Amino acid sequence: MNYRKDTDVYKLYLVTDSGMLPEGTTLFSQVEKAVKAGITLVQIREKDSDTKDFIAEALEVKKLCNEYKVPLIINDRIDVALAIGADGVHVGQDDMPIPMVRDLVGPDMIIGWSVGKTSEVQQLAEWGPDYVDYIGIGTLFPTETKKNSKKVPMGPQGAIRILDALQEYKADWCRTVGIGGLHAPNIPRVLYQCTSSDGKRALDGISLVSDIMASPTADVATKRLLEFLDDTTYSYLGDLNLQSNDEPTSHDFHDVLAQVAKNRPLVQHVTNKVHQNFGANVTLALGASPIMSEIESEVGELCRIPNAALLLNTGSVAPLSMLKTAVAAYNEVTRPIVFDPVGYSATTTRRDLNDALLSYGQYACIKGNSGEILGLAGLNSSSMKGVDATSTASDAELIQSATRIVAYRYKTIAVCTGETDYICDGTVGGRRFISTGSGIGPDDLDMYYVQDGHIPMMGDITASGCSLGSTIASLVGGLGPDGSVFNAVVAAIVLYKSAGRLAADGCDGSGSFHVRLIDNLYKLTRVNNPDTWSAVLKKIDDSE
Ligand SMILES: Nc1ncnc2c1ncn2[C@@H]1O[C@H](COP(=O)(O)OP(=O)(O)O)[C@@H](O)[C@H]1O
Ligand SMILES: Cc1ncsc1CCOP(=O)(O)O
Ligand SMILES: [Mg+2]
Repeated sequence: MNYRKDTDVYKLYLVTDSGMLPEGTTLFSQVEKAVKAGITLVQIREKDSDTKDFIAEALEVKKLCNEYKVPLIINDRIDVALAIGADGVHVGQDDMPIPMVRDLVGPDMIIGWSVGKTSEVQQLAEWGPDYVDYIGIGTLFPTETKKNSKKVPMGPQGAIRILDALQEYKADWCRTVGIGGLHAPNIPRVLYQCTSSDGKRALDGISLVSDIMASPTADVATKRLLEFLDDTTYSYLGDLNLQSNDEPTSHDFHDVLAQVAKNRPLVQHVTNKVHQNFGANVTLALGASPIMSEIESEVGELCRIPNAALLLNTGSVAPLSMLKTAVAAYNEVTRPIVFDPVGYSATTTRRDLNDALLSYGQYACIKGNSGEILGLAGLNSSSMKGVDATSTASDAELIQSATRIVAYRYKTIAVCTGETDYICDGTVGGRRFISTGSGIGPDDLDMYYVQDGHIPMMGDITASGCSLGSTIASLVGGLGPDGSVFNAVVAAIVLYKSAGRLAADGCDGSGSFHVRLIDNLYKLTRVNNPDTWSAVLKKIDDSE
């Protein structure tokens, strides 16, 4: 059977490894369970087997695959593939050159190629559709399967670059699978994030090893993974509802504050020295409980405290290893992270560190001033002076585009602060999509803004943006299981700006403004009557 033209065989791609089999199982028995449970493609990858054993095993699996009409791919060993009549081969960058492989296997076999660089995409495009049929994009995350691999994990952002290159070089025939360190907890996020910037390309599938090969119930594991792949919308925060409903109202804001009072969320701050004290007092004023901690060994405990949330503020950076540990811990327990990439494009050090974190995890909300958001969107690198936005970053259209791009690229709720705060929730009509591939692009995303006139003093104090981060993390962290993250983010922004307005009126200096801002957050929270808040939320209706 010639599977070369089948595009849906890549959906759930099992790669074997006989080095991790549970007691009482064999490679064949694990593959058999997976195939019967719906695996769509099998690759035998046995780097250490003798040729004789490899061929015997491959023939047995080939028979099974023929029965269930599942293509069988052989890794690297072209000779074995030819000997058993496999449906295809997969080669890495250091294996036999692709043109030679195609000459040997002929026109009917699938050829897969491991790809990690855009130059490799350019090469396959130059060869054209008669050579490479699919690429394995990775290594996405650190993996046990390829021990001492020299490859640095590329993360979802690396995969997006490869998907963009496929678009750029018009390799439309080439299918894609994500590879490397993929497991149930991170697969939905990878599917959700890995979409080309134009929205037209997504991963065609996921390849994995240990989630099935090391599973004592390989069939159950396979079925659960297929559920992820068949889903169309996605909320990575466990029970928290990431779908933004209709435009939030003051009633929703009241509910959000009531949940903070009830649940008293723990807000772990990994933040800069300037913000520490002010952020802790803002958090307390809101009725939440701050802990300012960069202790790597306690992150695993803190994230499991009920209603925990993490504010990750990279103003004066903690070691990257600690930051990554924190991100992985909160992602693992699906608790929200608010990310504030302070001074993002001010220096390469800050840019590199924040890019590494953005490639590594998933964030409930990414907030920043216009300099930071424009930088994240790649629209204007000269828009920062230290940690403050410069005046060049004041074009509303540009800021809205940047906010939409950040929401789209990182699949998050993006907030760009300033006199007007712009909020893009990454949804289209309130829904989020896994691996769209349907042409939905940043410009299609819903967009909101919050205003309360010009409050100069809000820009005259330091850590005002950082403390908006504390406010967002407190309100998101307080949500109950059916809470809307979007409503909490918007409530935080409306509350914070309204408190700023009250603090500024009649205030004679930036010193007392700090204190008055905390006072008014304290008062507004306890009164909890959003109808009296002065700041106004509006939705941008693009038809206007
Ligand atoms: N001129 C302004 N008028 C009203 N609100 C402002 C103004 N400048 C900043 N803000 C508010 O102050 C907070 C900090 O925003 P910003 O100064 O942009 O952040 P950062 O301190 O990170 O640069 C946000 O809540 C924002 O809405
Ligand atoms: C001054 C300074 N330097 C490093 S972080 C920081 C505080 C920035 O706070 P904000 O982003 O709220 O202005
Ligand atoms: Mg800031």
